[in-house]
Amino acid sequence: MLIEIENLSKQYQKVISARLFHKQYQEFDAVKGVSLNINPGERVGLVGLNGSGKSTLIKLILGILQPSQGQVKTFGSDPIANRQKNARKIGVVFGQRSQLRWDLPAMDTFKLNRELYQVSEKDFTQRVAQLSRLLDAGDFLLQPVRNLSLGQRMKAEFIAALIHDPELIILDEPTIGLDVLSKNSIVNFLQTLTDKTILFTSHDLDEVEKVCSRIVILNQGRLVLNKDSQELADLAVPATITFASKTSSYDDLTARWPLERLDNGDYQLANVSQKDIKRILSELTAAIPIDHIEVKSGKLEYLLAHTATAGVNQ
Ligand SMILES: Nc1ncnc2c1ncn2[C@@H]1O[C@H](COP(=O)(O)OP(=O)(O)OP(=O)(O)O)[C@@H](O)[C@H]1O
Repeated sequence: MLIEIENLSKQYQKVISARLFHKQYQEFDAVKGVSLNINPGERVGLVGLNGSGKSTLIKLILGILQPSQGQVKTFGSDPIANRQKNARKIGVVFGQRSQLRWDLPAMDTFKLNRELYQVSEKDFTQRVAQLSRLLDAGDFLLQPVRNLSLGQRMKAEFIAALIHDPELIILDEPTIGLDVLSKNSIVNFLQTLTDKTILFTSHDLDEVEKVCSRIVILNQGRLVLNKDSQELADLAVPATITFASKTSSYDDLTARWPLERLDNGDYQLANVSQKDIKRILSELTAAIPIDHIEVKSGKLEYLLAHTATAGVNQ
């Protein structure tokens, strides 16, 4: 077993009232009674809404946080006592935090990591070349990181995290804020890492389903679902189609489809049944010029509302 988690809880304190010199705190469970095992080579998606406890669980696995109750073992041992040793076998990408030096080219961070993890010159050169090719990242690695787009920066984050060829890859919302094309290119890249154990955290179930063979859902700190992703893929839940079409007018479009206009100018068609998706996509693409289009299943919301019937399979 590569990760063993048994009845794990983590409590934090939150401020419930604040006066000038006096604050009142209350404890709450960010992670509550979670049990989960991950085998070598498994690709597990850890999914949940904002604040459901995903990052806290990851920090417990990495040994950054001490559990309040229960036990976690990473590579068979206590992750806090073995944090340095485990770091050689783990690659981590945080969507909200960068490990790249802001004023330097990403290549300089790769070189720093080469020293840190004692990667040979030959392996380093080979891995940078291979990862750059898979991520289509060759042309911007010598630019200062501050000049990169978010999509380019995230690709560089992946190379920095994988330069020591880790066995376990932990991804905490690595696609947050990315556009559809950049997200797809990260998902395609992750699909090529077939010999790695992956723990992929996201609030986007559709994206995680494309990479992972098992899906774990957290809700308010509790593990509410643990299922094979094929079982979830077969679940027919109404979808939402979102697209951008700068050259079409809202009035023309709403005359044909019950669309909503989003704050960012995109159009959204909600509650599309699975059997109608193909037809509506071909109608839309044939009728109007589309800049980008995305189909989302709405499955996470459905599962969260139906976890009693979906069942917990730990
Ligand atoms: N250091 C902390 N002190 C107190 N509360 C915290 C701390 N870190 C996280 N929390 C709270 O714990 C809960 C779980 O947070 P966590 O970041 O683990 O969730 P998450 O699922 O990763 O959320 P997101 O998707 O928004 O990143 C939230 O209510 C958050 O406000």
